[in-house]
Amino acid sequence: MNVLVIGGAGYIGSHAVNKLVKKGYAVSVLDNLITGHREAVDASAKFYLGDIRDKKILNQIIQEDSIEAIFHFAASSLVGESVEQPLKYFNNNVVGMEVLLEAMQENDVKKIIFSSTAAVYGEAEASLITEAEPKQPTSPYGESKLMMENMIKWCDLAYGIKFVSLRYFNVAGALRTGEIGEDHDPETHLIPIVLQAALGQREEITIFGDDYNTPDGTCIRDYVHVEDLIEAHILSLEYLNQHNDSQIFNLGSSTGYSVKEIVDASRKVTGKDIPAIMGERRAGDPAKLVAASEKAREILGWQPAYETIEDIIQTAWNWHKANPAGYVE
Ligand SMILES: NC(=O)c1ccc[n+]([C@@H]2O[C@H](COP(=O)([O-])OP(=O)(O)OC[C@H]3O[C@@H](n4cnc5c(N)ncnc54)[C@H](O)[C@@H]3O)[C@@H](O)[C@H]2O)c1
Ligand SMILES: O=c1ccn([C@@H]2O[C@H](COP(=O)(O)OP(=O)(O)O[C@H]3O[C@H](CO)[C@@H](O)[C@H](O)[C@H]3O)[C@@H](O)[C@H]2O)c(=O)[nH]1
Repeated sequence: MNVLVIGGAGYIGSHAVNKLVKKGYAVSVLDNLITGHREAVDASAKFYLGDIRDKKILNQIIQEDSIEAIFHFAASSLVGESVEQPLKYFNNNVVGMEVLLEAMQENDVKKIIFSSTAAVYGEAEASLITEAEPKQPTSPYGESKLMMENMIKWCDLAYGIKFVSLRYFNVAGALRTGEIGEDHDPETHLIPIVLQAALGQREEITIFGDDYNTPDGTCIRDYVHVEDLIEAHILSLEYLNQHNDSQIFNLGSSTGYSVKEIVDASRKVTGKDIPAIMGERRAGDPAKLVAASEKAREILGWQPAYETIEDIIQTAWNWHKANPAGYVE
């Protein structure tokens, strides 16, 4: 099957490309390398440098490579930045999705697996968030992803474009074999920042607020390993190949860890001190996001292989130790 991975040079997209290639799919990648790395893309995939908002290149790839399904990872995806620059998010994410849907409709591509996010829920009331929980994003980033989900839903109704929207919780870790990992510049995600401090690349980490309504006052998140996450994408594609209906799934571990607990677990894994100081809250951050992910387990048969946060951090630590400067381009 011919699959186009948009954003396939990014952290999560490159793990998807790696897995798809290993499973025998023919993979094309479109990426503008705004945050991605050419080096992260498996050499067996066909790489196109370009922008999702450029319909000409989308048409070209879809037609030349007889694309049958699309994995859509390309986005701007930083909660804090989106509060300061909302229009960047509506342009890259929402406009990008609109152009992609036009290209899919015009070229009769009927399957899309979409990277959505827990950020669509905002401050959730439930301690374990199900897919039915109210969607009240607290950031333009979450809002843009909710708009994108709804755009695909209406295109399903009108044009029969079938989708699986996957609401990821916090994605972490690296390929167990160590070939690829997470490399953002600047890095804003908690686990890589903590590991940069463990490597001595930062003096300390700043914890963004300890006055949240959580047991230790710091924000709670649900961390899912990137390889488990990608497995759910492959299962979603198989689902679309077998069923003529669309689905939305949460992808998380159903276990929450506070920022302080992540720092402690990282100290254990690395054997390093990792100095932490307390700072102000970061705009747009909900106190707690933890998934109920039974739906993906029941309908897709998804079974995450990574069971502990230490295991997840260990794979990230292996990557950061082996590639202290990230990808060298
Ligand atoms: N990392 C997480 O914890 C997390 C959680 C929930 C959802 N997500 C979603 O998963 C997806 C991937 O996240 P990531 O952490 O790998 O991010 P990333 O920034 O590493 O990857 C995004 C990729 O998309 C490319 N891209 C961005 N805009 C583009 C455009 N206009 N045209 C072509 N390519 C473009 C970038 O160059 C990059 O390679 C995003 O959609 C993000 O919103 C991530
Ligand atoms: O230096 C830091 C960095 C982060 N945090 C905190 O750590 C937690 C996790 O932050 P981060 O790793 O930046 O992830 P999130 O902001 O939770 O967002 C991620 O997870 C979301 C889903 O939950 C996705 O939608 C986003 O794309 C993805 O970046 C948050 O409470 C942050 O305030 C700190 O305290 N200090």
